[in-house]
Amino acid sequence: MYHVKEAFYTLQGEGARAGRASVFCRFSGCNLWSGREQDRATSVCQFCDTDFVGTDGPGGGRFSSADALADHLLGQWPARSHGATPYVVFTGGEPLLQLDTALIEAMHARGFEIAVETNGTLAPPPGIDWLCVSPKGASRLAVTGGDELKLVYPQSAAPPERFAELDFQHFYLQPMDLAPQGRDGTTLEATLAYCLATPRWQLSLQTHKIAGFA
Ligand SMILES: C[S@@+](CC[C@H](N)C(=O)[O-])C[C@H]1O[C@@H](n2cnc3c(N)ncnc32)[C@H](O)[C@@H]1O
Ligand SMILES: Nc1nc2[nH]cc(C(=O)O)c2c(=O)[nH]1
Ligand code: SF4
Ligand SMILES: [Mg+2]
Repeated sequence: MYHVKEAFYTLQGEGARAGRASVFCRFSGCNLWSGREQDRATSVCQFCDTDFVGTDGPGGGRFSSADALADHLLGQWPARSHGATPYVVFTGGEPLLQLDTALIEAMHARGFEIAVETNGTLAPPPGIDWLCVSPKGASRLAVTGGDELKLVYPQSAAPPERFAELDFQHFYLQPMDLAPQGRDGTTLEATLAYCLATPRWQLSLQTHKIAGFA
């Protein structure tokens, strides 16, 4: 059984693929935070901007098979996509608690390219086409390579220097809690300063927060 908080069609807002039309599948649950506010301060990941508890969001639910969930996600992709390859982003919560080979095969069988947003603490199944790892605090990484490393900045327990030699194509810093419609005065300035001083790192802004889409 797959537990999905919400599933929706939007543009990828972050990282190297920002701007790409995507079906987002947000799985319920995470291994680094319960999702309850009273647990936030004692959790490994304390700055999460996402509600991933339950299955009650738009397009969410419980799916008893990979084919059932894959059909549901295919239904979110526009019928006429004018030759574009369908693209799904599995996120959460922590998608690697639930994403398995059966679902990867079911999405590939429907023509999808598969992206994953993960905290990097769990080993990914084979077949993912775009792997984005976003390390959290003092957690231990089970993944040391992939397409993009996207570090939320700043995190005192996870400085960029810890990750700069890992095996990724792209290295992004994403300011923590970028405010909608504008600048968070402090984390944005700190992130800009780090990228300017250390050109291996590029800036990732959460464009959906700035522009006000999902
Ligand atoms: C909600 S997480 C879900 C996927 C996975 N659990 C992870 O942490 O990568 C999706 C993305 O949002 C980022 N994110 C979460 N909270 C954020 C915040 N307050 N400010 C900036 N980015 C944030 C995460 O680092 C991750 O790259
Ligand atoms: N537009 C948009 N882009 C995103 N990229 C990663 C997201 C996530 O929550 O994983 C996200 C999201 O929630 N919305
Ligand atoms: S690991 Fe990802 S989903 Fe889990 S609490 Fe942190 S940002 Fe949120
Ligand atoms: Mg998000």
